[in-house]
Amino acid sequence: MIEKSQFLQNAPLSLPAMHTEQLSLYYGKKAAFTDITMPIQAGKITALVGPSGCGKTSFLSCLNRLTDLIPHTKVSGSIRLDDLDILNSRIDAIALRRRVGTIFQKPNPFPFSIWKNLAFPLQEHGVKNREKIKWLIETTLEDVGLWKEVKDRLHSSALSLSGGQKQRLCIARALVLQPEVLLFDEPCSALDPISSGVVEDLIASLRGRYTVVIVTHNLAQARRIGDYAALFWVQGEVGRLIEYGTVEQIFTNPQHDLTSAYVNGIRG
Ligand SMILES: Nc1ncnc2c1ncn2[C@@H]1O[C@H](COP(=O)(O)OP(=O)(O)OP(=O)(O)O)[C@@H](O)[C@H]1O
Repeated sequence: MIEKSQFLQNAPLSLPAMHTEQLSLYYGKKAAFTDITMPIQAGKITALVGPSGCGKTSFLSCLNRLTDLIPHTKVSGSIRLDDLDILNSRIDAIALRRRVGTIFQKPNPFPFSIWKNLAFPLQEHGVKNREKIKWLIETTLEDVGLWKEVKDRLHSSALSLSGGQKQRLCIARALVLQPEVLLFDEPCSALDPISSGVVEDLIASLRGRYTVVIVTHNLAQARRIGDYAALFWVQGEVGRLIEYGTVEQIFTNPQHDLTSAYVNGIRG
């Protein structure tokens, strides 16, 4: 029997912060965004907001080098995960993505059983101890509030779950690998309002246990769950960071006219 204390000993003692410096991303010759210097605070939720096409998803993709998988992309500047320079070509991108997981807009469970959706990534990352796998799967399903709903159908297809349950399973699939940073790309936008509320509460509950970055079009959501917010905007056909601050400051005391117009629904 693996005790929870044993498991927690494996958890990171402190959460990492991230920091981008003069970060730019090009798709071929076209810049998605340029010169973004921004902190991502450890253990906090940072919300990226802004109108369509301003580079939020592209920025998120850089943070665990998913951009490596897109042909003809060029990333310049630097990204630090604590002291680690993650753009260094010697960094193992697969190992990085275990530390920095992504949850996408559309819930995309594997076409396997609920159990195998969580066992598979563990096995792929070399976890072989069956008792540990069982323990991790059960506690992670509890963590995302799915255990009671699925404990009697663990070997049914994950595709039989509702949209909200699928998204919580995808969050579990990221969490089961014990990451430190979680990147959410509009995780609620494909869900009905009730499922969206459940997933939003789940993300809020991750504060203090993970470093979280979330892209959202829902300003009310950014305000409810974010600790920090960053407004991106297209200027001269290129995404730019307009303003970064605490959620309180961005929404109640914006320093930039565009931020004020955006959070008040006048522009964007
Ligand atoms: N794989 C790609 N290849 C070429 N251009 C891309 C690619 N992905 C995004 N872009 C372009 O990069 C720019 C930024 O797109 P991105 O999806 O990052 O913006 P966004 O702010 O996340 O938009 P949305 O809110 O609509 O999702 C856009 O001009 C987009 O067309």
